[in-house]
Amino acid sequence: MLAQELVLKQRTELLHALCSSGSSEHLERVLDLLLAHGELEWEEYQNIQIPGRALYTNARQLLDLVYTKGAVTCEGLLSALKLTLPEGQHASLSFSGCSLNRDRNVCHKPTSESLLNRRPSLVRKLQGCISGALEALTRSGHFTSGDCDEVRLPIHTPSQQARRLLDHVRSKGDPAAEVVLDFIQQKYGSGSSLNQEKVELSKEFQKFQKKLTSSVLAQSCFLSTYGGTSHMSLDEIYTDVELELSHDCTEAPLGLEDIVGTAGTKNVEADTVLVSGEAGSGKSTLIQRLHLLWARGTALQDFLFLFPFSCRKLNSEQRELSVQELLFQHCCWPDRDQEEIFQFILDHPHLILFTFDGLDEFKQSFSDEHRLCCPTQRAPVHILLFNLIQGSLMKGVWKVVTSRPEAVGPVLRKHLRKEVFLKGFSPSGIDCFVRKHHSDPTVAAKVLGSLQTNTALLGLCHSPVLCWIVSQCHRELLGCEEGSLQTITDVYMMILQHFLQHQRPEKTSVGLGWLQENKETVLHLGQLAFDGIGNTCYVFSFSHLKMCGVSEKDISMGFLILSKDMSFSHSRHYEFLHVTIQCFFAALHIVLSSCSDRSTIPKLFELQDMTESGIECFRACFPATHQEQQVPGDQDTAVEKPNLQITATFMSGLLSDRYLSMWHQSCPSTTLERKVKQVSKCLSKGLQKHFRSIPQPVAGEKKSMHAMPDFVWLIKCIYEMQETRIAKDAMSKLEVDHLKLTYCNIGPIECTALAYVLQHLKGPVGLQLDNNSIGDVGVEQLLPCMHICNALYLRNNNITDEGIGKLIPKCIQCVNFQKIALFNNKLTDACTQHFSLLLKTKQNFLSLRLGNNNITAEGAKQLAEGLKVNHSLKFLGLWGNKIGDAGAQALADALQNSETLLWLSLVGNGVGSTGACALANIIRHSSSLEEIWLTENCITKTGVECLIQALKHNQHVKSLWLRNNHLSSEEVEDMMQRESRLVF
Ligand SMILES: Nc1ncnc2c1ncn2[C@@H]1O[C@H](COP(=O)(O)OP(=O)(O)OP(=O)(O)O)[C@@H](O)[C@H]1O
Repeated sequence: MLAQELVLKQRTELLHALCSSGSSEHLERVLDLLLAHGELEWEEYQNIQIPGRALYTNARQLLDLVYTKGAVTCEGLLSALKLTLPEGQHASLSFSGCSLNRDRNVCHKPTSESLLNRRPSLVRKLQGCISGALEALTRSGHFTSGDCDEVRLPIHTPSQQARRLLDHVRSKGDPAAEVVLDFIQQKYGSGSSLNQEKVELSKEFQKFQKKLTSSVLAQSCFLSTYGGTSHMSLDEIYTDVELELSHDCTEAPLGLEDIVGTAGTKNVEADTVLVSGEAGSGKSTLIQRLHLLWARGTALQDFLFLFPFSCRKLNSEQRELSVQELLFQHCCWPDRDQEEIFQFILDHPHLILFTFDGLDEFKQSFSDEHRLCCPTQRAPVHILLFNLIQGSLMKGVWKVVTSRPEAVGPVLRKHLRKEVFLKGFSPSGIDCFVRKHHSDPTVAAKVLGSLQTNTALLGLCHSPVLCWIVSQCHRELLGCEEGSLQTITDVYMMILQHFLQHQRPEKTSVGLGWLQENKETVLHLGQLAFDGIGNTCYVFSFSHLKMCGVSEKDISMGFLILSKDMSFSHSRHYEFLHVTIQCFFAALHIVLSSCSDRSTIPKLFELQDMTESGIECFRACFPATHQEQQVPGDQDTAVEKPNLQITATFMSGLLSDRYLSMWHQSCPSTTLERKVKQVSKCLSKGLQKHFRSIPQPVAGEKKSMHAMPDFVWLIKCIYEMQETRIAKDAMSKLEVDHLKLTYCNIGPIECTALAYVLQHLKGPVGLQLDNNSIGDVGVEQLLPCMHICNALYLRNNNITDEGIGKLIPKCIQCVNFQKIALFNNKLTDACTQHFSLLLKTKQNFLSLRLGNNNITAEGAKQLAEGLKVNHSLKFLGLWGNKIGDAGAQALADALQNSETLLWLSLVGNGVGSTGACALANIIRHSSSLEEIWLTENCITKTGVECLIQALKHNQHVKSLWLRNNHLSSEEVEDMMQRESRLVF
């Protein structure tokens, strides 16, 4: 189909793709690309991107324009969209092989034209250094402080600030553009892009680069979790994951290349980027994808050489090496001219990228005590690695390191350029992954249908490894009873059954026969996993296997795969399909072995308090099978704690009532009962310890508990046990008014566990879950505990209208519920009807805060409907939305007779003077209002005059905030004299 026809036919889908996130980022990125490729003229761009106009209107304007411009521009639009949208959204659109092939006419190129040409890359680069660029422009006299303020408006995201800066610069002409280009040049150096630097590569260099590229390509083509079952190429299955810069940043979705981009830079001196994520969130797969794209020449092309390292493999390096040996022996051996190639690497650090996958699996935890600066000096591998990361060795080389968050301490953090959080699959990612996994669309639809009916399982599928298991075991999934899959242990039990039965499909056993028939295999693999987990050992030699009785038949079951990290050694080495599967088998071992040490379970749960010597003592529970691999006296607890905690979580699940009957054949029931008791006691004790640490409240303040990360882990263990009694017991002892779980990495999985436990709290609490990754699925998981919440704080949690559509109807039914804070989410006008109903229905409701979302005048009008008939609301916060003067008018009409409203914030809403004059009516009539915030609202003298007049009739109002409006300093001076309650 022709591109023009595609644009017309898919108009609704295109609009949805551009606008449904509620953020203008997709539209703006598309516009950047179209400008850069000359598909749009500057004037056309200005007619589309009108500040303050609704996002959908801007997007419609763009679609109309490209359609009238013809087929080539339509093709450009589709292609720009393809580059912009996350892969998960591609499925709903047809792009029909379109491409952005035109280049902006650059034959005579004034500087401001090159701002257009390079707009996408300039936006990326400027994001991290807006202040610097503004300073340069002010210093050179091109920008006034007013220009800077407009760029810096807090309602703009960093990328929007970058665009506004470029837009302003264009209006100032070529000299200003030159200042920006010079600034970027200085900041990033001419060598930051290969296109700019003429690197002369000799034939030997080219040969080495080719060899390195093919080796990286070969290593990254296939995904290892499919090694034991089927051959799956990364291309076929790779699904975009959610990446986030920092919890406070509401930037549009990040792409893979943004990992090495400037956005989110915290320390410009450092060269190491950390990608952190929970077990199975997809860190190794993401790094593998980066390798593949680099080797293919489709990403990271600023780097000439990419050296990939696996910390799992580095663990086995016993020798002392120099950096040169590390690079060449572990990654790629240059057949000739080693010295020259190494010298080239030393001379061009900015063209080199190292990746270190799985720092949490590295035997030693990060330390910066041993300094090493000389690249030719030999040292133990961990010293080399740590010095590379901190930049004392080979400063300027970019490093991307992956790790579980628990294993990242403050010492490492101070050497990080930035941290990117990997959040697993988004809801559309789950959909996309399942469809990729199943070539038969009917099966995919059935699997997705089954997930929709089981939201706890759907929540688990945000973790890619769990989504993989669920897809892999679709037969078991579709055959099981509704609701029987609720916990992580349930999912791993499913893969256990799947692999054990799959080896002999013709003889599918009934009942628990599959387990009995394979008891020996489970015991052998359990022993191997358990020994390994305690000794930070994830790769097993044949002699390890033999020591644990693992036979060829056991290997053939598919849980163990040949280790590609050890492909250089002559003997075969194995590893578990995924480290979480190793943890699961280790837990099975603890449950099944009748002779295991009685102190294993308590010690596993005491991990939270363990010191170095404590963990040594724990290690004594493990046989010394693998200890020959260790560096004596150089261990750290942090590196292994995450896996030990996962093992404890599985163990709790395996000892739940629903599985106990399965273990009777292998372990005497008295021993099993003892283990169950031990786990229950440890969980209860662990939580009590947390509760005891809550300080007594200061007089007049609420008793508040700020949960430590281990609190969430203990809650998850209780959920795995599915024991209401333990949950009730634990919660009956918790006496707090406010439970704070901010920045605790809480996603949908954790929400399910939290709701399971917290619903048994005695008194109502304020539940503060700000800055996590709850999303709509997580919100739904929280519903069962809403009745105990009197306040809910969900700031910065990726929540959309869909989540609100489920949350608010439930909250309306909860008598205690009085406050909600949802700022920095993705809400639009589509959800305001729910808040309106809440305001109409709940006459004890106190506080509604919806700041920094995408609510416009339409949404404000909906809210006004509710506000008109509400007689309880005290706090209303709508800062950073786009309600404009019409929205302000609607709110003013609704609130002018309020007798309860104390505090109103409409900061940054473009209400203007018309809006301000309307809002003056609230001041004039309200008998309760004390504080009103109208900062950054383009209000002129006329608007403020209305407000001053209104204040004359109101003595309750204590302050009216008017900073950053359109007033001259003389006007401000005069108004302050006349009305002392105005704050400028
Ligand atoms: N982006 C993705 N697309 C498709 N599948 C994925 C993706 N990410 C992860 N998976 C699936 O999940 C499995 C586990 O992912 P991965 O090993 O990358 O996680 P991880 O975060 O490195 O885990 P750990 O910290 O435990 O080592 C993969 O083997 C693959 O099957």
